[in-house]
Amino acid sequence: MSEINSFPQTLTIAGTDSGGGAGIMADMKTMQECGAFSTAVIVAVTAQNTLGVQDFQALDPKLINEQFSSINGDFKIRACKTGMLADAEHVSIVVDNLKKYDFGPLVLDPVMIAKGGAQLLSDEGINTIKNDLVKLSELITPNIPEAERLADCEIKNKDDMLLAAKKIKEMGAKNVLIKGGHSESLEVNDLVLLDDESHFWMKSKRVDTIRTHGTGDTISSAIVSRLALGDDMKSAILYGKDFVEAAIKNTIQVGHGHGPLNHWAYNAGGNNNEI
Ligand SMILES: Nc1ncnc2c1ncn2[C@@H]1O[C@H](COP(=O)(O)OP(=O)(O)OP(=O)(O)O)[C@@H](O)[C@H]1O
Ligand SMILES: Cc1ncc(CO)c(N)n1
Repeated sequence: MSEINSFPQTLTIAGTDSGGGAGIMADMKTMQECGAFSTAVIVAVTAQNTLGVQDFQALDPKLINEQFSSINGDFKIRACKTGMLADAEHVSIVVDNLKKYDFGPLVLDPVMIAKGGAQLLSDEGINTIKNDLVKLSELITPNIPEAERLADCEIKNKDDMLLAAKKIKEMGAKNVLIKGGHSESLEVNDLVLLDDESHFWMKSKRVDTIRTHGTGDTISSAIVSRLALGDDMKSAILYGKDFVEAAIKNTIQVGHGHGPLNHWAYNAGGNNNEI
């Protein structure tokens, strides 16, 4: 007879996207496709679509604490991630809960600004992430502007990315992935700096598309899923890159702006054939 909670379970702690392409919605779709059962703590609710973020509100702290308690009381979470955390107060609530409960390794996606330009984390919130949350993370996954904010430096080339990654690692993150989607090069270069100080680059051709809403949520959720399934960090990151690449390459036509990714593509063989 199978044991209760033997199935790989994950947790995303983030904001919702009413448009379905980013945030908790992208996280749960990705986790499902990657073979994990996903649970969620909703920190904030956004009114959002592919054209931008029209409004958002962070939830009452009591309700957030209750969600953590509900999940802890029933499931065995093997890996978790954070996404949009809104402000310093909410970052602190998440920090307290992550110290209280064991949800496995944390992948910290330090979401700051949405593709359309909306600020999803206050300046104070950024400081609280730097001071309190980074040190709890097994992996942090900033994009280039987020890495610049965290490391307090300008990133113009690959050398700058490596310097920033080292600074972020010194803040207490065990492993660092700086995503290269925001660079201007024809090649996209993601940098991985591992716990043992070794590093490697994940290179891919830039896909000429505006349908890149939720790329960061998708790669971090694929990594969390693979960690929950038992992969080591390097294998989980390589899998995440393949997963997001397939999801970007095989565009689906949804919405008028920065459209969502194709979360089915990887399992449909989307890295080999256009589907
Ligand atoms: N146009 C593109 N072509 C190929 N790969 C891309 C493209 N844009 C992003 N990526 C890849 O997607 C992943 C996420 O990178 P990106 O820098 O876009 O994250 P992000 O800004 O956090 O995303 P978001 O804020 O939309 O969630 C990385 O692996 C990056 O290389
Ligand atoms: C709720 C939410 N989380 C993250 C992002 C960034 O992709 C977004 N646009 N919205």
